[in-house]
Amino acid sequence: MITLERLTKRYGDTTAVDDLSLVVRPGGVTGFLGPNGAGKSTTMRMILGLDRPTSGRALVGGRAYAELAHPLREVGALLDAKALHPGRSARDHLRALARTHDIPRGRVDEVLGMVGLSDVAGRRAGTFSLGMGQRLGIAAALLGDPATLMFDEPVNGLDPDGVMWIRRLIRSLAAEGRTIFVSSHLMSEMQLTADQLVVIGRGRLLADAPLSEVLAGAPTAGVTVRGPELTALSRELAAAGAVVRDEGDRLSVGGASVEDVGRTAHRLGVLLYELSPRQVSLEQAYMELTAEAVEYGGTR
Ligand SMILES: Nc1ncnc2c1ncn2[C@@H]1O[C@H](COP(=O)(O)OP(=O)(O)OP(=O)(O)O)[C@@H](O)[C@H]1O
Repeated sequence: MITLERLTKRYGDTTAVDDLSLVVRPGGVTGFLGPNGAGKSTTMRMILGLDRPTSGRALVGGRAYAELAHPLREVGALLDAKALHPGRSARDHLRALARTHDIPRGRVDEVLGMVGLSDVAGRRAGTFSLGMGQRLGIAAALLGDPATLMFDEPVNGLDPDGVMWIRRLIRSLAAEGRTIFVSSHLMSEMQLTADQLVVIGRGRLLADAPLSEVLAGAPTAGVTVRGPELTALSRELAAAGAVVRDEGDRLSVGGASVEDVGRTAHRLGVLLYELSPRQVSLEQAYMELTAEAVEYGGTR
């Protein structure tokens, strides 16, 4: 579990993280989203003790990183996959990590197998492709079998096979009951991977809710209704506070659920041919959430 308590980080005049409080729970994938410069990496670095908060606290399993007796066994992270010693083999890289963190040597071959690098374990990490480097970074994160894992942009630059592999791995790690905190700019990927979303903008919390709630709460989410005669229904829904748009043979209804619309139609005895929730993509919901918090927005 990750707990942030009024976490704040300032660099001179820039407030990178601004009074952030939240809990990332085990057993699910929490997506960490926000525009460029929102403060995601800074937050992750503070959780890992790589940056000191100006005020507030970041805790892993109830403790600050510096207080963890065996940090790699509590929290694993993939922050920058290129931060490797290029001359070392993948196996030697992991062995060095295991040695300094009191992790049994046998675990190295185990994690190499988990990430599919057993066959190239003797090759120098500097010769690895981006995808292989990413797998090695994940092997390092898994080395201590930690209950909490953080991934910063894990699928950046990967081919579709690599993306699918990481998605499955992340889902299976969550299913084992671990706490998974993943940042990404790829909304379509997050929609497939995350259960819970934390969205920040300019260092501040914009949303902390289940994915389904973020999608349903988007202003453009709504209900489509089709039928031969919808005037009475339209009037009734509008009177109840819904935003109703007449689109010819259908109504587009905002601010009401399919249940609300179905109940009203039934009460009025209105015949319906279709009653369906309008799917909003996470990309759309995200754009609406973060519209005001984008640092360098183009014209939309
Ligand atoms: N070491 C630093 N010194 C000064 N400013 C910094 C430093 N690190 C980050 N910042 C600033 O803090 C803010 C948050 O940056 P951060 O890298 O955490 O954002 P991010 O959400 O990870 O962005 P991206 O999606 O682009 O990776 C930015 O305005 C950035 O310029």
